[in-house]
Amino acid sequence: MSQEVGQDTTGFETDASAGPTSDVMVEVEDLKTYYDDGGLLSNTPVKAVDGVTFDIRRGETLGLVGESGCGKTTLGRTLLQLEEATAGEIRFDDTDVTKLDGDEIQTWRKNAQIVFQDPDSSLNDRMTIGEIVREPLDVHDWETSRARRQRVKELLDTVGLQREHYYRYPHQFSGGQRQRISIARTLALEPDFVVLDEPVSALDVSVQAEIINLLEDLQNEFGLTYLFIAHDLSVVRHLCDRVAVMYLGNIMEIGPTEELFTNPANPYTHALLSAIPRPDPTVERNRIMLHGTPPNPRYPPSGCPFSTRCPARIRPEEYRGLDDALWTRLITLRGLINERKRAELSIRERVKSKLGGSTRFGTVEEIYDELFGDLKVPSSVQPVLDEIATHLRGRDEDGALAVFDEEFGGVCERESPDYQTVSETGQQTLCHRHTGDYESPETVLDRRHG
Ligand SMILES: Nc1ncnc2c1ncn2[C@@H]1O[C@H](COP(=O)(O)OP(=O)(O)OP(=O)(O)O)[C@@H](O)[C@H]1O
Repeated sequence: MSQEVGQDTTGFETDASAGPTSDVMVEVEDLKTYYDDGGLLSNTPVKAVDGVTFDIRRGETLGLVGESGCGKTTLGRTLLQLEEATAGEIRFDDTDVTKLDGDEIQTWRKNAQIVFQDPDSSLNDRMTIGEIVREPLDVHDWETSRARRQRVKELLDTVGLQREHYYRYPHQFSGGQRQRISIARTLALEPDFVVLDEPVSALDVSVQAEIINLLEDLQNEFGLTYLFIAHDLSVVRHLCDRVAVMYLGNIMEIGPTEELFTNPANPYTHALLSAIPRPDPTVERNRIMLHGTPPNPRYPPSGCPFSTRCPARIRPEEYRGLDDALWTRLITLRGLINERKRAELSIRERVKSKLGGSTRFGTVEEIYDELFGDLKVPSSVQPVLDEIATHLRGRDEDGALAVFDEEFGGVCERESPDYQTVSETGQQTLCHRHTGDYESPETVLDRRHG
């Protein structure tokens, strides 16, 4: 975590050592990165990053968290122009880097570097450590050959390696030492901004703390700004000034770390944090179980990106008083229908079903019995369930979903939410529940899962 952090007049945390021009180093606006694989499905790209807006302040560490596949790496790589942005702007100190041409990018990239999760894939085993760390200096034709050699030796000192290591090869080093080599290489051109893409995930737990400490020391020594991509929320809590929570290509919540961990706003953040193992397993906790898996980023849902799994989804007026247990089972049913729909695309499942074999989803009767057998289903809900069942028996998952959403859907499925600021420190969340027209996610989650 950066050390020199103060408060500006707006109450935002600021870096007291920031340059005179602005506290903001990177401004990202409505950024989209879509992957078009050029195949049969090329008309429907993977929306890996689907319209994110945020900034990164000079000297801070911004954490980027979220389930696997939510777009963290793509976002990090797009900021560095290692992936081409499909739309939107990325302004580094007021230069929109998405507009730079090849040579300009090459020059600009000195300022912005990346450390990868797996040092093995980024270190060429046939090059000596000296050659590896020196390579960026050679590419940018930095000073003289002698000065480069000297710089590499200093960098080896800086990251806690020895100068004699210059002539050794990567395979002679441990995982932690190899990550130190990649960090030295990253620092060679004195960047201001570094994307750390899961830099300790591949390392033994005992080594992780050493590398984290090194990254903190380097940040303080060189005034670096970090985007820290991670799965491990405890590391994020320790290291980051602010955190952005990603889901299906969107930033669902962003805010100061402690505030986000102790007072999460977005239902997705609630769910993510509730899954962190507690130090004392005897203490009861209310884990929020998310149903199903995230939607395919090629086909994100309409409305809120989290609507298909949200445990605090807003119900239509007429169902607000419905028993919470029944509502939860209805949401589970929707998840199951979605899974069946995806399985429809699986040839194996289709063949099995055609041959009359049982599929892993069981019959509609079995599903209904499992979900609703022990609950009293009111007469307003039963006819809808019957209609859904008819569609399911005919293997018409789309029809079943349409009936479901028409009856039980609401604003979350219909409208994209806007960012709402929920604290004086600038914590922002993408959720209809924060517009003031509805109960807060916390109230609803306490009632439904408390
Ligand atoms: N080069 C690519 N071509 C097509 N799709 C891609 C490509 N790279 C990533 N994707 C897809 O984009 C989505 C986001 O992937 P990304 O790697 O950015 O997520 P992530 O959050 O970093 O995941 P992880 O934590 O597993 O690294 C995923 O659905 C992934 O399959």
